Amino acid sequence: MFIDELVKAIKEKRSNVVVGLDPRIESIPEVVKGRYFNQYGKTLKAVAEAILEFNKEIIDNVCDVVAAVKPQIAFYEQYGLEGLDAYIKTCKYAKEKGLLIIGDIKRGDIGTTSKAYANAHLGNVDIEGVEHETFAVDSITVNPYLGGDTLEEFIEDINEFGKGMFVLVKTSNPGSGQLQDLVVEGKRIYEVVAEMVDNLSQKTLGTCGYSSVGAVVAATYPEQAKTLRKSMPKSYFLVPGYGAQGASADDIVDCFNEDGLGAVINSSRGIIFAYKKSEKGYTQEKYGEAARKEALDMRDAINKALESNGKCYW
Ligand SMILES: O=c1ccn([C@@H]2O[C@H](COP(=O)(O)O)[C@@H](O)[C@H]2O)c(=O)[nH]1
Repeated sequence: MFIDELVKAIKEKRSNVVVGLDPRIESIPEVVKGRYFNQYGKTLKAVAEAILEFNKEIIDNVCDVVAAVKPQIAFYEQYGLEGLDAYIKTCKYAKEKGLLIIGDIKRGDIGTTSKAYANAHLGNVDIEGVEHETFAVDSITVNPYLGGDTLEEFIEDINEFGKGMFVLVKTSNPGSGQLQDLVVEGKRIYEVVAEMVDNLSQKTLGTCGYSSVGAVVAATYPEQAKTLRKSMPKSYFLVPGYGAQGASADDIVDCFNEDGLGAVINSSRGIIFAYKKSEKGYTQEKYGEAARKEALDMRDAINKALESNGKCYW
């Protein structure tokens, strides 16, 4: 089951870090993309090849330091089929390196359409009795805007294929409060979504005691995260907003339960493009080493903050 594998990876690696694989071609080092532009011109194929090479180097450098990777599908999808091919190959490579994969796809639609999303990203597609895996990652992010019935559609595949999902509860962007913080019948919308997640979490408990239905709860809103931690005690939090969006290790402590578990913290740009921090002595030629160093620093900063608050598991 996804959640048991995630907690196992966290404990083995002593790391609550997730690295976001959000390749932006403008930030991929010239030493990588230049070769593909020379070979294929400024084409979708060149970009897809550059992304894949870049991701593999990042994965090689962080695979023993992070609990999971989180490719954001938008950065691949924008390059059409070539981009999606790079997404699939990236996920396959990460899997070979023993990493769990959280596909940041933020899907959600009416029930039957959600089921198609679930087939694509968690389970299998059935072609007249012949089953095929298409994207098949370990866990995904989903959008709850269409209601609880649409979330239920993912549960079947979560249970059948041992997968997981993280439901958007409180997002990291500056405008997240516009809808999520509205008060309806005495409750914030994000609190209502948290209740939905908590109900679903009971149906998907792993042997570790946590559920394969988790929540996206942002590091940029630590006060709300503290309340939400109590509303969804069995759900793991996927926490974006660390690093490039301004949150620090102190901001994520309340995302964790007293047992020192309960959250994984994502950083994308801050890790994969760390080579740009030349003041730290990083270079574009050694962008993988720079990512590793930043991932290690992030892991240690989080562990230290948890330890200072009596919440470190190890
Ligand atoms: O509330 C949310 C939900 C998802 N994200 C995603 O996380 C990463 C953050 O990237 P950084 O470079 O570390 O800022 C990105 O894929 C977002 O789409 C989020 O930021 N906030």
